Amino acid sequence: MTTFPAPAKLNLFLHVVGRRPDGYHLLQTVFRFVDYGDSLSFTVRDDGVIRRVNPLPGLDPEQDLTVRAARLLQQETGCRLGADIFLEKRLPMGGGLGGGSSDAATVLLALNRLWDLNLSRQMLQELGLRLGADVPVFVFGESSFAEGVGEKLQPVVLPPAWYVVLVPSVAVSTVEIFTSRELTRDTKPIKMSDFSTGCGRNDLEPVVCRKYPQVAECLEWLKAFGDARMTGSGACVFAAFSSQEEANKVFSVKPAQMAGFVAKGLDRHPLYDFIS
Ligand SMILES: C[C@](O)(CO)[C@H](O)COP(=O)(O)OP(=O)(O)OC[C@H]1O[C@@H](n2ccc(N)nc2=O)[C@H](O)[C@@H]1O
Ligand SMILES: Nc1ncnc2c1ncn2[C@@H]1O[C@H](COP(=O)(O)OP(=O)(O)OP(=O)(O)O)[C@@H](O)[C@H]1O
Repeated sequence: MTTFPAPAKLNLFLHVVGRRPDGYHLLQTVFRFVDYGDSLSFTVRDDGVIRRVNPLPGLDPEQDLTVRAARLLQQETGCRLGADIFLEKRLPMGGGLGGGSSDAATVLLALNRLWDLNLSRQMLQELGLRLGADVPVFVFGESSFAEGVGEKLQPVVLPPAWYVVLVPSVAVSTVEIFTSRELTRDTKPIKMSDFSTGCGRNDLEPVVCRKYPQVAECLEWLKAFGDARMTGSGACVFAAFSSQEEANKVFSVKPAQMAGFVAKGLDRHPLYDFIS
């Protein structure tokens, strides 16, 4: 059995700049990976069966993004091999940390290698986009300025940072927030060259805070220590610090009922070198 990481992402800012005719939203965002996430283990099978060894409670294994990613790879390549997939879940579902998307990307990257398929990064990104808007960036593997629905990616260089991430005890549905009437969809697009750390905001944040007071409460607490933001469609919120000590210090004084973690910002996905 071989084990592979599936890191979380943070959206350092997230602007909704428009809407496509199919209802998907046009975004501008910066993605950063952190050294905290799920991990996946695979045993290759020669009978073609894809099996989730430890299904997530309440989620039909056929709907699990790991299984859907593996089947998509089989369909596209005609590969006759299968896999047992074991998922160690640490990332909260509906947390805005991209857990399901990262799991799917790790399946694409890992099985591309374990099944000896040699698909290019570009090809895997395209397959990823069919599974979800957040999947391509995990395959792309670098901190990115993203546009489109999140699939048009350009690498960015970010300063070292340690993040305090708070995990409110609610799962936020991404669809619910994007289809909400109060969401503003007309933020003026910025140029990538205008981006600097700390710029912008998360346009989904006011909508989520109104619907989920626990998110507002975590944000308010963290704002006393830094520029706190929500990631993705929530529920998690984060603030950046320039040293691990500072981040740990803030984390150590949080109220006991607030869950969370401290994580280091990464420049690259840990599986970046899987594709040449
Ligand atoms: C909010 C973010 O986390 C920011 O990184 C992502 O845009 C969400 O990406 P994701 O979870 O992979 O989302 P998907 O599974 O592709 O889409 C879930 C639902 O969210 C809405 N959605 C998602 C992405 C997007 N750019 N516009 C949307 O309107 C759509 O209603 C879609 O049916
Ligand atoms: N392997 C998986 N892990 C987590 N969720 C999964 C998985 N497969 C399918 N899902 C579905 O995807 C939904 C969103 O889960 P996810 O953990 O990706 O949320 P998220 O962090 O809010 O995502 P994003 O930031 O991409 O919006 C879950 O509620 C669940 O129904």
